[in-house]
Parts: sequence; C-alpha cells; structure tokens
Amino acid sequence: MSEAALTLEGWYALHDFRAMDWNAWKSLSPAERKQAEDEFLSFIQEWSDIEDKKQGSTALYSIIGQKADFVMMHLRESLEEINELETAFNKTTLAQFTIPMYSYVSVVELSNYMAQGDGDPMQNPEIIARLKPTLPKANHICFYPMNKRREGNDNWYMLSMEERRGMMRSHGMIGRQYAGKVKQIITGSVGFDDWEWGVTLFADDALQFKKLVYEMRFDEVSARFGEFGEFFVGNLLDQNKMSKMLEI
Ligand code: VOV
Repeated sequence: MSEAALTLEGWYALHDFRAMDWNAWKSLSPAERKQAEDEFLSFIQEWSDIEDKKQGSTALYSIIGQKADFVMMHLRESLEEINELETAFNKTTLAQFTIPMYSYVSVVELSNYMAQGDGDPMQNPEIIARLKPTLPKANHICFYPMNKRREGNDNWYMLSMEERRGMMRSHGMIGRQYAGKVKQIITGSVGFDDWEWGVTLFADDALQFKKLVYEMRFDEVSARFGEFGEFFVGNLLDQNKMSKMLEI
C-alpha cells in the first residue's frame, strides 16, 4: 500500500447554489418583497457578525449562466452549525422563492506534501489561518469539484509518496505565480460528497481563473490525474448588489 498523505482539517464548508423563481418573486407585492429582502439582509448581517468573531465565514456571490443565480458559501466549526444555518435559511421567506440547484459539503484541508515546519501544526498561527480562513471578498468566485484519477497507469493512489510530492511541488510552483491574483481554498470531501475535493478560487480579475486553470492543465498532476466536475463562476454580492439583484 502506498503511504497515505496526512491531512489537516479546519472549518467545514457548504457551497449552497440557488436559482431564483423570478415569476413567483414578481407575483409578491412590493411590501412583501421588501419584508423578505430585509429578513435576508438581517441574515447576512448575522453571518458578518460571526465572521467578525472569527467563528466562521460566509461569502455571497451571484452566479453567471443557467446553473444558478447565487451561491452562499459558508465555513463553520461543525457540520451541526452548517446544517442549522442551511435550515434557518430554508425557513426564510426569500428561500421559498429559491430553487436549490447544487450543493457541496466539504472541509478546509491542507496536506503534508509540502513541509509544514516543526512542532504541532495546529499551534501554528499561519496554518490555523489557512484552515479557518476569512473568505476574501474578491470581485469574483470560481468553484468546481475534482478527483484524482484511479485508472490503469494513471492511478494517483498507487503512486509513491515521493512521486506525488514531486508533482504537488510543481503544482504549488505554478500556483505561486498567481500569488496576489488568485486565492485558492481547497476543501476535502472524501466521505462527504460526490467528488474528492472542492476547489474555490477568488480573484478581482476573473480572467486570472482561466489563465491559472489553463496553465495547470499542462502540469502533470492535472494533465494525468485531474478529473473535473461542473464549473461555477460568479460576481461578489454585497448588501447593495443583493438588493439590486432582487429589485423588480
Ligand atoms: C492559486 C494557486 C494555488 C496554489 C499556490 C496551490 C498550492 C497547493 C499546494 C502547495 C498544495 C499541497 C499542500 C496543501 O496545501 O494541501 C495544494 C493542494 C491541492 N491543490 Fe492547489 N494550489 C493552487 C491552485 C489550485 C487549483 C487551481 C487547483 C485545481 C486543479 C486544476 O488543475 O484545476 C488546485 C487543486 C489542489 C488540490 C485538489 C490539492 C490537494 C491535493 C492532494 O492530493 O492532497 N490547486 N495546492
């Protein structure tokens, strides 16, 4: 058996993609829409208070194309909190006018392919900051799930630690060229959802997603072993933009 990579886990993640039922939303009176919007905005405020207290983080983005209209990405300490949050949203008036399109359950993950320094990594503030990150409020988000292939000669899980470490080093070198342009949050989902990882990227310039993902396609770990699910790309929704989106 090959040596399993060791992983460190941080906050749990839920990516909750919704479409709006615009016909039903339009059929409400302006006062009813306002009430639903205010209720949702107060939820956004609660999420932001939790973020200020470093007990979790939430990002809200509109989604371009027909896969969804918006995504709520939540990070929280436990799956119970994630579940309560999801249920609380489902009980709001606005939620009655949304259609669940896709969701993804995972946990922020770091693996030991790269050196993590001496001592207990869970006491290292830099590692904790990566495991329990405040989601950047960048202009754009890009999310997709992925696997590492397990087929014939291209079976990631049969490679030695050295081979995998070498490929992950090359992967990291490409990623480092995008420092300051793209921030990645890798969440592990083996045992939680249908793919092995969720890849969430944040950037002020959406073109950097295309450039980074394209460049990585030529790198061995992605070229030989990467299998990808659906891509979602979106724009930051602050309270004003959310109100504008809901305006009829
Ligand atoms: C934005 C840049 C960027 C940077 C700097 C970066 C660096 C790193 C490092 C150093 C490491 C290993 C240690 C750790 O931190 O876990 C990883 C790990 C990982 N990555 Fe990555 N990645 C980036 C970006 C980045 C992208 C764009 C993708 C999608 C791949 C593609 O082809 O579409 C990705 C995937 C992953 C995955 C699935 C893992 C876990 C793999 C596993 O087998 O465990 N990643 N990644």
